[in-house]
Amino acid sequence: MNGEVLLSARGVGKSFVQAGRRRWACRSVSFDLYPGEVLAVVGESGSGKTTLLRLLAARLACDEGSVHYRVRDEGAAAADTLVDLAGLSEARLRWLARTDWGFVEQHAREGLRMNVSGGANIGERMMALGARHYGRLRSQASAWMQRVELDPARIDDLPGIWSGGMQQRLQIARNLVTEPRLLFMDEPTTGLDVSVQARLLDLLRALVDELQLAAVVVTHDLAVARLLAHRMVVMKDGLVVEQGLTDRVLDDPQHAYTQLLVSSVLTP
Ligand SMILES: Nc1ncnc2c1ncn2[C@@H]1O[C@H](COP(=O)(O)OP(=O)(O)OP(=O)(O)O)[C@@H](O)[C@H]1O
Repeated sequence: MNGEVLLSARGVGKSFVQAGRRRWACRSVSFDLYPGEVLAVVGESGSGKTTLLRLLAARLACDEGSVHYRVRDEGAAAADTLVDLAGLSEARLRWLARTDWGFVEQHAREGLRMNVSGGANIGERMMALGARHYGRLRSQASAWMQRVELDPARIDDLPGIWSGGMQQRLQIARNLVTEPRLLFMDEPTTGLDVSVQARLLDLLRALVDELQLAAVVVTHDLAVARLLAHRMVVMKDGLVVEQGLTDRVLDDPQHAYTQLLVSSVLTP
């Protein structure tokens, strides 16, 4: 974790109309994320975590506040500056999403193309960066399958015949093959068997560490935050009620809601 801010959220919020009334899904969220830093966003269902993640990844437009991102040096005009995502063209955002960012969905099939092979799922992201050589695409896809502990002999399988844990590994490989600097993850282990979850979390932790990735991980599971995240924000009813270093927040929660979350995990 070092250097200048990579992603900066300032007063970020989004509202939706529900049953004829406008309601804020999340509001006034501010934090900075540094290269190599992992931030967990925790809170109960409906607290606004996913909405926040989608705002940060520019999948939704902010209704208040702004998200700035430090774009890679692409020449004098855009060299190493924090840019407001709201000011970037659709094409520029798509480019960021395909190359410099990864987005791991809770349900792997939403982040994969189920009608093409495992290898093609990985190769597709490399092609967004201009790779065209079939042999190289295939050998890199195979290497990435090994890296996420998938058997490369299954490179031509359609992912639909794989288990949920295998699909999630493939989704991770597909995201990481372009060497992004920032990974967004929405409940990456929820819904998997407990033993599969534990192995996947170990893998994620190792990869994030090895690749010095920055990440924002949404989870309702405090154990995921403990294992992966340097810092965390706690959300309730769309607002951040507490944020800080993960160990501090979990070992010495200050807000009554965080205390409740922590104690409900500890109490059998
Ligand atoms: N597209 C939408 N249209 C209307 N309301 C929405 C939309 N997306 C989210 N909301 C509402 O915003 C609030 C926050 O939802 P969000 O999915 O961000 O919470 P969450 O903490 O991620 O919950 P979960 O863990 O259940 O996914 C909820 O009341 C939800 O119903």
